[in-house]
Amino acid sequence: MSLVITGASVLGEKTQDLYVDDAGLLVDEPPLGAEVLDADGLVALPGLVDLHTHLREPGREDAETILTGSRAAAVGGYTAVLAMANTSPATDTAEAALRVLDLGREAGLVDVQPVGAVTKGLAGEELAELGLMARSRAKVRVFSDDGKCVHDARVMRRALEYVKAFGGVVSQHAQDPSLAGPTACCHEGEVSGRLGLPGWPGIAEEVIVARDVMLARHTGSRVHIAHVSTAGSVEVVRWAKGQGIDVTAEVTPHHLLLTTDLLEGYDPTFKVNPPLRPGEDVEALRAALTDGTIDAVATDHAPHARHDKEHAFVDAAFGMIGLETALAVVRTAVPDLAWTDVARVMSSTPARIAGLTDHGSLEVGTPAHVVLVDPSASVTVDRADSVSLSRNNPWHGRSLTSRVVHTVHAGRVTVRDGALTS
Ligand SMILES: NC(=O)N[C@@H](CC(=O)O)C(=O)O
Repeated sequence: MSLVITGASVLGEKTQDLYVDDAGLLVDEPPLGAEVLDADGLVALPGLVDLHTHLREPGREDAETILTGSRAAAVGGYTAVLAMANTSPATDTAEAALRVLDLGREAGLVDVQPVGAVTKGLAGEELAELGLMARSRAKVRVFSDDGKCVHDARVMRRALEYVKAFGGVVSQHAQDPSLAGPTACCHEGEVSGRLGLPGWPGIAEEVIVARDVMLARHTGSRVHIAHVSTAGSVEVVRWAKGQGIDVTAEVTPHHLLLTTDLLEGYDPTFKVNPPLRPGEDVEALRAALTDGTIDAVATDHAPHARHDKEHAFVDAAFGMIGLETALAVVRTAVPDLAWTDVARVMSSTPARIAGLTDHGSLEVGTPAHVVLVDPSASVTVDRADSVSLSRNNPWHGRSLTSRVVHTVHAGRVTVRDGALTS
């Protein structure tokens, strides 16, 4: 079915109808007999691309499945998500990657692109089947042990050398385990001291970022820093880019808006890895996103079942959901970011980093992946409204600016007036 999207301001600039033919491609002539999607007063952006989503299938389908996570992604305006490898079992073989890809296709709401593990079982010791995953039909290009740091420098060096052969990238969860071990759960500082929570100091992230940009330089390979959370990491990335090192970085919506003091009530909803940081770090992250030092916003959507989250703070699982609210959080946290920049950090650059050539643009001839946003809406988040299976939603009760109204994936309307069409 062909489609005409009427009245939207494209990238927040001129108002222009968008035409989609019955193959789902953007075209420059209005197709005959097309369905009309009214987008009067809305902003049209290329469908969002998330570099960092936890979908929990296989292994923890009580927290999220590929289908429910795809639904949350579509509601959030996403048309592609990179599914992290820390499932159970991990995505560390070509077969496992293909299974994720195919379940994503079956769900049919967004493109689910598997991330491959860097090491077998995410154990940090032996490289996983990087080449087989890359050469498989899943064409894996992003590799990550996310949830765990590839902390052994020798293993990281080998991984960088290996992925270079097929234009891959290693997405590093930067956490030196000798400086921030498994119990570390609160930014190390005045608040952690007062609350008696094990500290997770910014330096534990920064030393790995510094080491890995040097390894990227040494190997001539490409490194991506997942969920950058400190001003010090921003400084290192800025320096490395200035040196011509092939490094990219992402920030999560929550690290752009939430701060350490939210932990005062010991509410495990706010327990996340890396931890929420003080206001100075948040300011530095916003500035770095605006000036391009940080390349992309990635959700780190990390759904958890109630029985894993509702514990004493130190025992609760790390993570918060975020696919459905990401765009509104970015608009709320960085309201001066132009729509063209929102498209850059949430769609075109993440698509480029992940090698997803079908995503990230509204050019004629490309698949019609489009999100239509009401820029002036203000929405109060209710965790009960979420289509994710999990309820660890840090935005509950908050008012956020802008709202995803419609999402179009490959020419098919997946979300209309904020609701899934199937
Ligand atoms: N970001 C999180 O807080 N949680 C992630 C993994 C992780 O990075 O610890 C998860 O998989 O739950």
